[in-house]
Amino acid sequence: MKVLKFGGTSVGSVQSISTLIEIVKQEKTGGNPVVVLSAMSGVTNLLTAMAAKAEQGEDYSDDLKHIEKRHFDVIKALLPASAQNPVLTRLKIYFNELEDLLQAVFNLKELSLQTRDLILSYGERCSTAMVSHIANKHFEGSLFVDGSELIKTNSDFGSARVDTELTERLITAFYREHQDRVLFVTGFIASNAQNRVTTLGRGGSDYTAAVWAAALHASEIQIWTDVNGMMTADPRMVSKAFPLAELSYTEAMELSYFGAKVIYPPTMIPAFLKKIPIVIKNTFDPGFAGTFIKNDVRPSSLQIKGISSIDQISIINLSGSGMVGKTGFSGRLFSLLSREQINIVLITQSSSEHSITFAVKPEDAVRAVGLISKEFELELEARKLDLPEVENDLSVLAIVGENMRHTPGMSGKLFHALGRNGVNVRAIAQGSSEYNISVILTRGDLSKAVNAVHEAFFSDLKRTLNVFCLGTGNIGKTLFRQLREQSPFLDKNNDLQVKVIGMANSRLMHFDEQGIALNKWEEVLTGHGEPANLEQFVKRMKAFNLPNCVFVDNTASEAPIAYYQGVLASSISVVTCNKIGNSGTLEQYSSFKDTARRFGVDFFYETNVGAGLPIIKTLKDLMLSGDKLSRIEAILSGTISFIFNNFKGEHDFAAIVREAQEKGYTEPDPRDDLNGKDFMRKMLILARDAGYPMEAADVQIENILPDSCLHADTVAEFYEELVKNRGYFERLKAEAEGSGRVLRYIGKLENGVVRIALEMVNESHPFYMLSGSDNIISFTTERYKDRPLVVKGPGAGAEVTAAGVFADIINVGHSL
Ligand SMILES: NC(=O)C1=CN([C@@H]2O[C@H](COP(=O)(O)OP(=O)(O)OC[C@H]3O[C@@H](n4cnc5c(N)ncnc54)[C@H](O)[C@@H]3O)[C@@H](O)[C@H]2O)C=CC1
Ligand SMILES: N[C@@H](CC=O)C(=O)O
Ligand code: NA
Repeated sequence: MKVLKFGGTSVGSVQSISTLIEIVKQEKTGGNPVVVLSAMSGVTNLLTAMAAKAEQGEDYSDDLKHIEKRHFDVIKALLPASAQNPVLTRLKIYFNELEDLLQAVFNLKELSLQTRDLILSYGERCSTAMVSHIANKHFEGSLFVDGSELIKTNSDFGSARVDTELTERLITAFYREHQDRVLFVTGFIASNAQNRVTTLGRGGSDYTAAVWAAALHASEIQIWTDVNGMMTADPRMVSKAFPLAELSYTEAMELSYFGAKVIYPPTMIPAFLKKIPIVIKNTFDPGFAGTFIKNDVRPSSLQIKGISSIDQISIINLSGSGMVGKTGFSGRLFSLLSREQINIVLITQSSSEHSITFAVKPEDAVRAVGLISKEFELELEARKLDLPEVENDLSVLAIVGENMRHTPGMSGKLFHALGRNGVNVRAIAQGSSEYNISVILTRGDLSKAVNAVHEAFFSDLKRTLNVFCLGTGNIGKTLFRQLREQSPFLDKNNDLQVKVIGMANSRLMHFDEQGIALNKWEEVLTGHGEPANLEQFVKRMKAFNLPNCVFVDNTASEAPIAYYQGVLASSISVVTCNKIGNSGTLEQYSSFKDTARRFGVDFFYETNVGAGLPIIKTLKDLMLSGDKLSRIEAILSGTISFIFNNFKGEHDFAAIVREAQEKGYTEPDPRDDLNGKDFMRKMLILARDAGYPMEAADVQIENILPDSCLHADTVAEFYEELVKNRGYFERLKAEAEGSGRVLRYIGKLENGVVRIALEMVNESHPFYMLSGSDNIISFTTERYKDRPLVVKGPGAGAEVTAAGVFADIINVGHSL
């Protein structure tokens, strides 16, 4: 036989009670089950509140009417009028008794624990009487059992301890007489030797089910609740948490010890001792398999089973020379705390024995310090012990699972996920069972930490990158389109989801923690955006405190650069196509790299050189593998490349520049390309990446423009000057064409000298054959000595640049 227990939500409404009846019907086929019921959801809390009101002399009559109505409404909806009378009468008697009790408390202004237990017992009595009557319609002879008479306890009202032997005897005898009927038993309530009603404390109805199951050697306990079983993490905190199919008893205990709300583990001990499997099922999704908790679980591929947490704890730190080598110190400490009923959540001790740290509930911290100070008064006076220090507003996070025992690297993974997301760990404890590793961290980081750790361990699940983007221009908007178009691909092939949580341009900014819909970001930003403010943008991004964050700079502005370092130092990776940062002072360039390294996050800027072409990465790989660079030769201005590739025959120079701008090859201000600044930045960044400590002024630039063009005050004037200087460009072209050569603007790095100059090259030169916005770079190194390593392809344009930014973002995802 099975014991079925239904929680408050399962007896909370007409709908759920109808489902309950269906479930019992199905389970009945394998023999009559024992059905244990909780009070209707919310009723126990309300009864507690009513008792407190009565004690204070306040009016509780509305609450009483409310409880009565909830029960009567269900009865009227589920039973025909002709069948309602007996159960309405029964409940009416209960409500009268309850009213008398509350009136007595009201008169006396006194509420003992014993009286409170009696008042609370009406919750289970009413719900169970009600459901058993309704069930009678479906299973003839179903029986309402006031279980308080069968479970015998001591007199610790509020949380009484069961007399197992006597209880089992009473239950077995009762069952033997009634096993031909479906029994509906009140959960939670019991009685002492004087037959006064007691309650079983937290999780009491589960306990009732376990006690009955143990007494009757049930084949299974089903706990029917409103979730799909025990989850890998608290679903309110981790949206990707999922239900676990199987858990061992130990895992279930460890997982729910830290706050999982589904079952309260001590209540399961009777089932655990008799190896009775427990199944957690969802009344609102009865077809779902739920979670099996049993002894012999099948081997699982999951590295851990779940993450549990306690939202708020305090830690107390004790240190001092008096503790070193003193046997009995911790014995004294912990027996003191246990004597005073202070529950220790976790303990760590340094191997030097110089300090000991333990965690307690916040409400116990001050009392614990007081007790310790008194107990160790002499040691404190003699300075052998320092005053205990308390730290508040902390949380505990624990990873749980039996597989951890056999798998090295579990703590490495845990701490990588935490470290990478800037979560500082205050204390660590690993149970010697190795079923559990617990860490203490700042409370404000808990949600981020649980999510990051969940992603790290359940890597089969999609990882999420939370992205904050500056710039919605040429590159920014193309990136959004690519992200939108590629989202199904990423999902399927990379198990990766990129959410744009924040975006800003120079006018507006907008945030959405669920991710901004990229098919209508423009409407959203214009319709809901607030005035842009870079400082606020960065502040808000940090305040979200999300895991796996990336800050993307798609502007051509100086303004965001000042924030890079602070962003990296907040453990947020930076991806940028904006070259201004890396081509500023050498000190600034180095500080980005150092900060990223120090905080274990990424700083990616592939598109700073050659747009999406793998140039930065190639150089990095050469350097990392110990190759020695002897020379770089490159064309790295897509704009100028395009101009010279098209400046042929009748074509006009100014018109081609305009075309390059229209095609999105130029910088927002095309003068930055034609005056060589953009190319200079790229050569400087490459030289720095190659290990040369250079400043911008060290790059020698030969201009391709006449002076008047260089000094144009506006872009319009610039174009006018280009037109005026037509003759100059025509002469250049004629000279090149006349000698069978082409114009090339080439940058070189050799012997620590960087120089960019205009050259005319013939067809024997490797840079002769280029088209469109092609960039080309050749690396001559110790390994690539005779024939250089060459990278060539389109080096400008929104599509290829956004693709490069995209790839950098994904690479952040891969290094998680
Ligand atoms: N066009 C290309 O082929 C390549 C471009 N890049 C780089 O891409 C970057 C962006 O270029 P485009 O998209 O063409 O520029 P754009 O002028 O079209 O867009 C720039 C965007 O940045 C925004 N913005 C400017 N200041 C801002 C601030 N303080 N806060 C927030 N947003 C701000 C603007 O409102 C605009 O949305 C530049 O740094 C450029 O060097 C890099 C490689 C290739
Ligand atoms: N404006 C740049 C774009 C790439 O960085 C260029 O023309 O190369
Ligand atoms: Na590149």
